[in-house]
Amino acid sequence: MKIERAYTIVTAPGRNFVTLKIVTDEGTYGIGDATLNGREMAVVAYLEEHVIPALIGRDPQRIEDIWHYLYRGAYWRRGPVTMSAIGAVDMALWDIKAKVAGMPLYQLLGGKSRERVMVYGHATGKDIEACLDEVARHVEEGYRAVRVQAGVPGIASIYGVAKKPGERYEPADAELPAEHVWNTAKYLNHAPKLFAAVRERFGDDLHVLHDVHHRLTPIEAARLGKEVEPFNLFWLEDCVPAENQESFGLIRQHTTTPLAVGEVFNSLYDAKALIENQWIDYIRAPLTHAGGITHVRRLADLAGLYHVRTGFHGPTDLSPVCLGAAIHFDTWVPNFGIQEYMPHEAVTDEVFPHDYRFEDGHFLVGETPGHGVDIDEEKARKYPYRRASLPVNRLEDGTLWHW
Ligand SMILES: O=C(O)[C@H](O)[C@@H](O)[C@H](O)[C@H](O)CO
Ligand SMILES: [Mg+2]
Repeated sequence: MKIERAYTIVTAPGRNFVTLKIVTDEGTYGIGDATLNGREMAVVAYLEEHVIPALIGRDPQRIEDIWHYLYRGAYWRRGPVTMSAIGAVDMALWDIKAKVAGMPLYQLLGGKSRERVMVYGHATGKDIEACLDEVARHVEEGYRAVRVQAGVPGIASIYGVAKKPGERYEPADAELPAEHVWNTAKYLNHAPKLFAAVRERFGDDLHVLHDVHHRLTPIEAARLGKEVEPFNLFWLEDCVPAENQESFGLIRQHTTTPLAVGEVFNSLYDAKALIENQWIDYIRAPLTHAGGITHVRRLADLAGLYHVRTGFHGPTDLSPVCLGAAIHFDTWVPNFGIQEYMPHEAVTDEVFPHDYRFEDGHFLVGETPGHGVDIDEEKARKYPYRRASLPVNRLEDGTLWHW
């Protein structure tokens, strides 16, 4: 079997997505998600110019060899663009291998470790009351776990809050980066009130998660983690920028609040110290951005040695292709934690037909050979790409901060 053709499909049903399609000389094809929010065309260029020409003629079954050819062979290793390109190739090759084997991807990985995959939804609101109403909607829909994000008095536009109740939160909302203003003191004084209100109204059993989105210093994160211990969060996510992995060691000394990190990671090496020192509880690096199944499987195995569980990033800026492959991975991986789920728009699901099902707060994996997601290229052509950038964030004195 040989790779005969490979090409990228850029489409924007609801938002920009990049899909890689690899076609073999026997007609079997596989697809991978190559979407990197706000940098989509960088990944397209990397794939079209530097990856696809080198794939033609290769045996698509040699997944491991191709992975190392693209990783070690690049010389310039790692980084989100490179690893998203590798991730898309890897996802497509596993899709092909599973189709050729005539089995759903989870079987090829090692079979089911669970019947269904618990997810967390996104409850957001311009204030605490509005957020609580969204939590109530999720509870009614059967969610066992909900991430809560609310506006903070005195902060004009804050991360994670949809413009209208029930709307999806899409941060890449302008052609060039929108400028947000941040105030840590106001946020730190307000956040614990949100969790207290959730526990007051919904009790102790609901899993409550929160995303700090990289904005605190380690000691500020330690303060927040300690203050919210009475609310037993499922996790506090991205509480500090994680380039300096040792920061999490300082936070860990002060609090038992579980810590999650990794959606901006693109290789195992970004998390090695975090995991080996047991400074975190959940690792979030998604299949697309962290080099695909071949690499993330190794990351999950390392994490498993240190009681760290998976908690894949799963916003609408990863396509149903990545979500579909993640659900197979989540169904197999022994140290599964939770799967993020922000429902895609109906128009997105039309372009990306899939066999995974959401039911009663969980995903049920499909039985179609492969990862169970396809792309309707004719429909995809109806939604042209338009540049969309993630915001930047400044402190009130103008300092460029972490968005
Ligand atoms: O936890 C999450 O889902 C993430 O933090 C997102 O909200 C990111 O901001 C987005 O994926 C960037 O493109
Ligand atoms: Mg996040």
